[in-house]
Amino acid sequence: MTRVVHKFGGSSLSSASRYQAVAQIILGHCKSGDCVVVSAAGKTTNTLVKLWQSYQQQDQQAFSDVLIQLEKHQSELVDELFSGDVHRALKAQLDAELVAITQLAQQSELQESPLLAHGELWSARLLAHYLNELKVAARSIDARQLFTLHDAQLLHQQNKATCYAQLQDAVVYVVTGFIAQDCDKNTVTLGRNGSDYSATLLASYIDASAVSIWTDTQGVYSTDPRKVSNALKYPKVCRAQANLLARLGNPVLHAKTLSPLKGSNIKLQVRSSYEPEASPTEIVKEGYSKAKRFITTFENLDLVRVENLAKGEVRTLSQLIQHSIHHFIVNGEAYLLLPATFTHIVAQQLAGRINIVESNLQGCALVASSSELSGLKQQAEQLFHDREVVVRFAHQDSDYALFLTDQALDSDLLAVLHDKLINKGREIAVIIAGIGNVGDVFLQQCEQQITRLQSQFDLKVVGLLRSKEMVFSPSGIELSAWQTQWKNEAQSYNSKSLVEHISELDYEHKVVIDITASEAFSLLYPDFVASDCHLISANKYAGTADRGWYQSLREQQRERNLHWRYNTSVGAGLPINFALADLQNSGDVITSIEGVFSGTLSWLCSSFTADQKFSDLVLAAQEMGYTEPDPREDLSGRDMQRKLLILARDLGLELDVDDIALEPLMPVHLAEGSWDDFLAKRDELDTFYAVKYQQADDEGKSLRYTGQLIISDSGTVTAKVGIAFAEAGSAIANLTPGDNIFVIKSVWYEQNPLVIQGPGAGKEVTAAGIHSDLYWLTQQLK
Ligand SMILES: NC(=O)C1=CN([C@@H]2O[C@H](COP(=O)(O)OP(=O)(O)OC[C@H]3O[C@@H](n4cnc5c(N)ncnc54)[C@H](OP(=O)(O)O)[C@@H]3O)[C@@H](O)[C@H]2O)C=CC1
Ligand SMILES: N[C@@H](CC=O)C(=O)O
Repeated sequence: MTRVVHKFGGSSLSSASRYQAVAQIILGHCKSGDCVVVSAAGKTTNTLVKLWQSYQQQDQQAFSDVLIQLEKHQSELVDELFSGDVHRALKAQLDAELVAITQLAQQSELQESPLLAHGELWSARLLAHYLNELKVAARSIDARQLFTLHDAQLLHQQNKATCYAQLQDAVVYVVTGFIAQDCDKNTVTLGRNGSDYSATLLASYIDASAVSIWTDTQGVYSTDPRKVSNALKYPKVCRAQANLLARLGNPVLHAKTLSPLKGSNIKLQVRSSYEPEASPTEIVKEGYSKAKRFITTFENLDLVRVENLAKGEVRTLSQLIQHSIHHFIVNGEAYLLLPATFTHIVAQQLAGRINIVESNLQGCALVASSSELSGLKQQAEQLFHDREVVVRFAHQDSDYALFLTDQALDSDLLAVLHDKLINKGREIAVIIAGIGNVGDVFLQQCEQQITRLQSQFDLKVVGLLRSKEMVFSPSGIELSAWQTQWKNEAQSYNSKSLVEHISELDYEHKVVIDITASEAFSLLYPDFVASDCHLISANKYAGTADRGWYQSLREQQRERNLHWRYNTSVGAGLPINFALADLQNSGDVITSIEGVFSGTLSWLCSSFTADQKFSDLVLAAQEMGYTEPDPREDLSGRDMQRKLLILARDLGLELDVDDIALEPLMPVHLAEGSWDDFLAKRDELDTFYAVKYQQADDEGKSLRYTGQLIISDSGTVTAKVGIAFAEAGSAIANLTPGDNIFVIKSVWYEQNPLVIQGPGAGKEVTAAGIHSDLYWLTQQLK
């Protein structure tokens, strides 16, 4: 049986609603036999530490205040999660434990580790009971029954046998993180944030196939995403770099987490319990991922030099202060970076062997491949110099450089360092969906355009997709020979395998370019976004999807700092979206947009003469690549209705497609059936059009198909697309066949509107417009 270990940290369990969210994740991701390792809820361990300190200081008032705080938090969790007998029993158990703590304190018999262990014991108990309430067979396990140490060393063989024997049943085991026992059954702790370590240890003991560390960030980032909004989330990080980051004090993984996985094939993932569907960061074995760049920051550290540092001494000191300690050697001398609050404890321990070199340091470490490091270090030094940041101590090792400063690196400075040093790799993986009329021309233009972008970005087309088959090559497809590669390598695929392939790509940025006309494909956008892909769409379906779906997609993109460009979905290559954005960004308020927004309908109406069959022209427009794959999308007015909706949403209007009135340019029933059915009845279209044409002509006007969006002063919106009889000589009557025209009125363009006019369909202009989107996307990533 393959088993998985899941670990949930304190922030994932900070409130009753978080317990409920975690239970849902377990329901979705665990099977019986899997193990769930939990930390203490929220800040419980900190509160227990405070309790211990007040006990040591014999401050009875503080002791009882902190105890009340703990009681309140735990009681709230029990009250909100349970009712009836279970509630009563859990409350009684909690009360008994708090009474026992008070009595031990009064008898001066309180001990630190068993006291701290309560946090994890409470979490495991509550979660297991809550899962039982949801009818999941779950059992809480005190890890002291599983993990034994002798002389601070874990007894691996014995522990493995114990785990195998004790974790046999068909239940989900909820195991306490952080704690273990020694051979005399005394409680020992595995270091602050040691629950990650508990999870990987347990995984190695039960031969699990994978460990998922569920936390409050979506994975491992190039720098702190709370400080630098365009921090890169890496899909893969190799174990050596993850280990180094942990040793440098980066909080995503605990320093010892990776050691139990050494030599094993156990997969490790870091993922968000707040957004379980978001793609994780995988920590992979050496050789399975390129070295990445990181900046990890420090605060309040002391730099000390230690004489005669013995092997294993740093580990003992880390255990003593329950905090990881970074150490390195310069010219044969050992240096430690200590959290300043613990320096006195370490000094006591090393009695007379330490010299404080610098105190109260801030700064950062730059992590990169050894080949890049020296160059990056020089650039960093220059940036510090330019910004007058005094570097009090610098050190370069094979795969990282330390800069210790006397001022904290604020978000602005960190953002500059990140932009100049990290966001440089600029590897972009491009997946192109749709190699039809437009997609084929886009690919022809691609080689030249990618070469143009190459000086700034390492851009590779890694996926080419048609409706049934794809070529997917993570190292890049040779564009000059893509047809040959397609012939030899194209394979059938389904949505699931596609999303998996994309989520596994080891690139800094990923872009899915949708040049299909497929609604089904657009429904995969949330999955692409969850895999951290930017989007470029010529396809109009996602932009016009139902409002709830659309807004949630937008929200997800905002949260992940992902871009979506869809310039060609309206007006092909015309810069209509740019113009609207620019006006609004400049403080203008748009009051109406009118015109012709369909290349096909423009071409048909402007080209038609009474001696022709309208349906012959429709077939010609299809042949030229103006129409949608099914030209009835154009004739029905749906395509233009969608375009008007995309523009309306760009103005911030909350409309749905059916809020835009529509009058078709064909008999409604011709929309039913197949394209062949339609062709069999094309005479009905011809008659329909001839009658309308004659009516317009009788009035001395020209038959056109137009759209209109008007926002009144009071904010009322009217929107429609339909047949119009244009005055002879007007701009719309005189439109060049195939051209679109957008007449935009705004507060500033009231009397004399802003007009954008030009080809509104066609393979070349549309393909070029998609390249424009790709170019501007790369500029946004800079
Ligand atoms: N033509 C124009 O002037 C303009 C077009 N657009 C938009 O561009 C898009 C493409 O138009 P066009 O090139 O004419 O269309 P085509 O029908 O010629 O090509 C569509 C391509 O998409 C592929 N495809 C269809 N469904 C899927 C799917 N589920 N997954 C992956 N691929 C799929 C098709 O595969 P297969 O080969 O297997 O059928 C085909 O290669 C449309 O959304 C259109 O609205 C936008 C502006 C202007
Ligand atoms: N079929 C569309 C193509 C562009 O979106 C049109 O004719 O405008």
